[in-house]
Amino acid sequence: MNGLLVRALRLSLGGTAVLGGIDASFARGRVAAVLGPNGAGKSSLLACLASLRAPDSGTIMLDGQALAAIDPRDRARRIGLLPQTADVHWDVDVATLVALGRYPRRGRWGESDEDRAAVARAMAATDVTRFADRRVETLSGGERGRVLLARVLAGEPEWLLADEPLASLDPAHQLDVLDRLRAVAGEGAGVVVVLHDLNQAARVADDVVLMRGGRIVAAGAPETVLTPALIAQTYGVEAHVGHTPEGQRYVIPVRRT
Ligand SMILES: Nc1ncnc2c1ncn2[C@@H]1O[C@H](COP(=O)(O)OP(=O)(O)OP(=O)(O)O)[C@@H](O)[C@H]1O
Repeated sequence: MNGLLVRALRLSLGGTAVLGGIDASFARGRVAAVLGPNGAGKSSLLACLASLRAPDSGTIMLDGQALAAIDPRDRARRIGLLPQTADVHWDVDVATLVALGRYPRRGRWGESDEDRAAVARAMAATDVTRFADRRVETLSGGERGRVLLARVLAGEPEWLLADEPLASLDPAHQLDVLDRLRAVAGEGAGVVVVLHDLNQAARVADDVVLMRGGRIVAAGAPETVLTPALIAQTYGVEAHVGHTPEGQRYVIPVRRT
């Protein structure tokens, strides 16, 4: 079966159950937002989906094939991960770092015109072209975050897993990145994005997965999942949910329950 399918996934770290039996499915051409309080297990789930962590038990199937059995280079071509931290402990310029994201797709003869075009597109989409010659460590936190997103986009993965890609971004660049995620899904890739901002999730997601304590509380369309009752159950906050005149759902946390 096509898609990224997770069944009975369990993961313990340092003796603590971090994922307590996750069942979820993600589809190409859709944006899924994974939400939940700090420590819910969102990043751990993404790390398992990216094969960075091996679960204790359970299965992850990618288009009918066990993820763990896929050749690492093929996996790197198919799955791109934007990790949570925007740290780059490496003296490298922006263009070089972004081009590295293309590496899994490069043929044996080195960089092609198509590779260069994909890198240029990724840099334009994240508004970092003008930083091409800058050392990455001289960028601001938000600029660096955009460069790291460009690196993943340059690889044009079939699956884009992004862990809090809006962290440190100003509102204009947040909208750019959300539009980009939608465009990537529109081009046929599957997008799984961890977010903290419920409004941005409502804006971008086809599907929302709410997590708490290493388990899934609810999953489904934003209208069915981003409700005051489920938000209270997941985050322990009372929220006001409404719609803008344009019909966009908004969620304002009002107080702790
Ligand atoms: N190496 C480790 N040893 C012990 N516990 C760990 C380890 N790594 C993560 N954890 C714990 O696993 C739980 C899930 O962490 P994870 O990073 O997946 O949460 P998250 O939902 O992404 O949180 P946040 O919103 O804060 O980024 C947390 O309680 C965390 O403290």
